[in-house]
Order: sequence, then structure tokens, then C-alpha cells
Amino acid sequence: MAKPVSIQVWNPSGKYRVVSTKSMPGTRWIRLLTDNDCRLEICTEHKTILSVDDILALIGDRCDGVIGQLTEDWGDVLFSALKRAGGTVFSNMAVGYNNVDVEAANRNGIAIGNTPGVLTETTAELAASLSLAAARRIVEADQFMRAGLYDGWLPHLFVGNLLKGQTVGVIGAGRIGSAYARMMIEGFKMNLIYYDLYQATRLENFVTAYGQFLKANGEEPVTWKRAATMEDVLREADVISLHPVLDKTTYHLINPERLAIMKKEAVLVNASRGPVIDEAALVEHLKANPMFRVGLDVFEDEPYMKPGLADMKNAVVVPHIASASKWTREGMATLSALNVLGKIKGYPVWGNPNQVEPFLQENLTPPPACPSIVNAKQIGLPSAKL
Ligand SMILES: NC(=O)C1=CN([C@@H]2O[C@H](COP(=O)(O)OP(=O)(O)OC[C@H]3O[C@@H](n4cnc5c(N)ncnc54)[C@H](O)[C@@H]3O)[C@@H](O)[C@H]2O)C=CC1
Ligand SMILES: O=C(O)C(=O)CO
Repeated sequence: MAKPVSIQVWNPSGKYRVVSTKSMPGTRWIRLLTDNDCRLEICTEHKTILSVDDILALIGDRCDGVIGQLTEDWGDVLFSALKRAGGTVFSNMAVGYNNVDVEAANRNGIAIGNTPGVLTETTAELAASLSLAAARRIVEADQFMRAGLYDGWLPHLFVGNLLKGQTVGVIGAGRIGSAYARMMIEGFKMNLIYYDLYQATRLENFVTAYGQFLKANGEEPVTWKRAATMEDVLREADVISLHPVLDKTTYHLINPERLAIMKKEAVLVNASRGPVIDEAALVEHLKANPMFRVGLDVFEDEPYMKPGLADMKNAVVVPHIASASKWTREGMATLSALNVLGKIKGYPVWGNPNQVEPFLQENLTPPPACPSIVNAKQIGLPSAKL
């Protein structure tokens, strides 16, 4: 028998029972649910990561939908419990949903929501911050100052890498990868090489146009190249940022063989998912190549780091905060609540998950649609007419 978990209840007399496994930023998401006849129960347990048993206790015997987190293991056990409780929808408060077994959700007829778009720029900005922090050794230099070690300017002190004119490599040039590429190209006039399963036409057009602008102003134009293989990116780029989804094709995409072909002074950034890098191999590579630097937002065994990583001066590490801006986190809460509400109300699915702005206008009633349901086709949900 699962232990009961503590909850906070909003709108106790609401007709539909919605559970959120965590408190989320902002209040709009709460208002949207409670104004639409939902009784909202927010889990207030102090532990960070809820177990499957904790979530089973939250679902109970009647639950219409759940908003959950990327730290939770959503598979057959939870989806069949949700189905038995009368539920039809689960939304991750995240764009990535590698914590969700979508096949199991399909078998149980549960719609799976996620939160694309609202976090694109925020996440790209953090990847850009990690690129700069690693290239210019910001964290090492900060620690040096605080330790009282600075006794005057020196020609060799914390010499790092200049970005201007170098090549930025992007693996996974989707929403976030493309936004990151634009920041690095426009901000630092870097050339682009990218690898993705699909052509990033808008990104290519942007680089072409920006290159023409620079040339017209007497500056060296920036260039782009779509690589035929991931290895081409790893060999050529000076700064490489990883932005693919995590699935079977991207698990340990960065492995010892691929680390070995990268430049000795390259910067590698990961703000996608930890298991995209073989982290134990990365630690060995960092030890053997002190001029190789990494900026990591995500880790293979989150919340833990592989042994040795914390000791590496050539690694900048932050705790999975890439989407952590106030506007974005409030927007993620809103989108996940609207996914759940929309399914409960029988609304269709928004036709373009890359354009979720209409759901995010603070003072406007959101469109009657679920912003983003990843298995809409598989479980036969209709699409909204835009
Ligand atoms: N660190 C953080 O806080 C955050 C992490 N993320 C992660 O970033 C990922 C990407 O998010 P979006 O850009 O919104 O998704 P997206 O779907 O727009 O982009 C993912 C790209 O990866 C590409 N891809 C898939 N398999 C590939 C492969 N084998 N090789 C190369 N490219 C491949 C896809 O074609 C697509 O263009 C999410 O799935 C999530 O895991 C997202 C937001 C915040
Ligand atoms: O959205 C995601 O996938 C995250 O990792 C957190 O924003």
C-alpha cells in the first residue's frame, strides 16, 4: 500500500480532479484550471523526486488528468492506474519526454502533453552562457578571485578561446539548436556547421542573409554547412552544442571514439539530456586534455555526476537550469495545465506546436485547444483548424 502524500487543494468542489505532482511557478495555470471546474490537487511532499508509488497514491481511484515532471518515471504502471481512475491525459512540464513510455500511454489511451516553444530561447541562452563560461574560463577565474589568489595582471592568466571567426557546431538543429546557432552566429560572428536528420532551411537562410549583411558592411561574411555525418561536425567545430532529443539514436552519441576526433581545445556543451554523452568517458577525456572544456546542464545519472567530474577545472556544471527563467517556467506551467484541461474538455489539438504564443498571452482567454499532444495521431485526437 502506497503511503499517502501531502497535498494542497484548490477549488475543492470542482467537477474534474486534476493532480500536479509539483508546485509550479506562477498562478495563471492554477486559475485556468480552477475557473474551468477543476479541483486541483498539488503535491506538497518535500522530497524532490517522487517515486512511482508516491504518484500512484496521488492518482488514487478517481483522477481526470495529471501534470508531472521530467524526473518521474511514467510507464505502464502509472498509465494503467490513471486509466483505471478515469483519467485520459498526462502532461510533462517539459518539452523533452524521454521519461515517458509513449507506447504504454498509447495502449492505455492516455494523451501525452509537452511544452515546446516557450523554453526555446531561454534554453538556448543558457547553452550560449555555458559556451562562453567554458571558452573564457569564467568559473575557474571566479574561484581564483574568491580564493584570494589574484595578485596582479599576468599575460598568461586564464587565457581562453576567442569565438569570433571560429566554427560553431550544432548537433540537433531543431527549435533550441537553431536558436542557439543564431545567437552564436549573430553575437560572435561564428561560422556554422550542423548535423540533423532534417535540413534546417530557416537557419541556413538566416546565416546566408546575415553573411550578406556583413559583407555589404565590409566585414568577413559568416558561412554555414550542413554536415553529412556527425563526425564532420566533431572534427571541424571549435564549439559544439548538443540539442537532439534523447532516444536510442542519440544515447551515448558522444563516446570515446567521437571525443578522440574532436579538437584538443574544443568546447563541448550539453543542455539536452545527460545520456547523450558517455559521461565516464568524458571525465577521462577531460583529464587527458586539460585544454578541452565542457559546459554541462544535464548529467547521465541526474542528480549525480560521474566520479571525477566535480574535480575537473575544465568543466562548468550547473543543475539542469536551462529553461529556468520566470517567464518560461510560468509558460511551461500554463502549457502543461492547458494540455490537461483541453483533453478533459474534449478540445482538439493545436495544429502547430512550434507556435504556442496564443496560449501564453497573460490577459487573453487561450484558444480552445490542447497546445501540444505528442501522441495525438496514435490515439486518434482531432487537430484544431487554425
Ligand atoms: N536542459 C534543459 O533544461 C532542456 C533540455 N531540453 C532538451 O532539448 C531537446 C530538444 O528540444 P527542442 O529543440 O525543442 O526539440 P526539437 O524537436 O525542435 O529538436 C530536436 C532535434 O533533434 C534532431 N534529432 C533527432 N534525432 C537526431 C539524431 N540522431 N541526430 C541528430 N539530430 C537528431 C531532430 O531532427 C530535431 O531537429 C528536448 O528533447 C529536451 O530533451 C529542452 C528544454 C530544456
Ligand atoms: O523541457 C525540458 O525538456 C527540460 O529539460 C526542462 O525544461
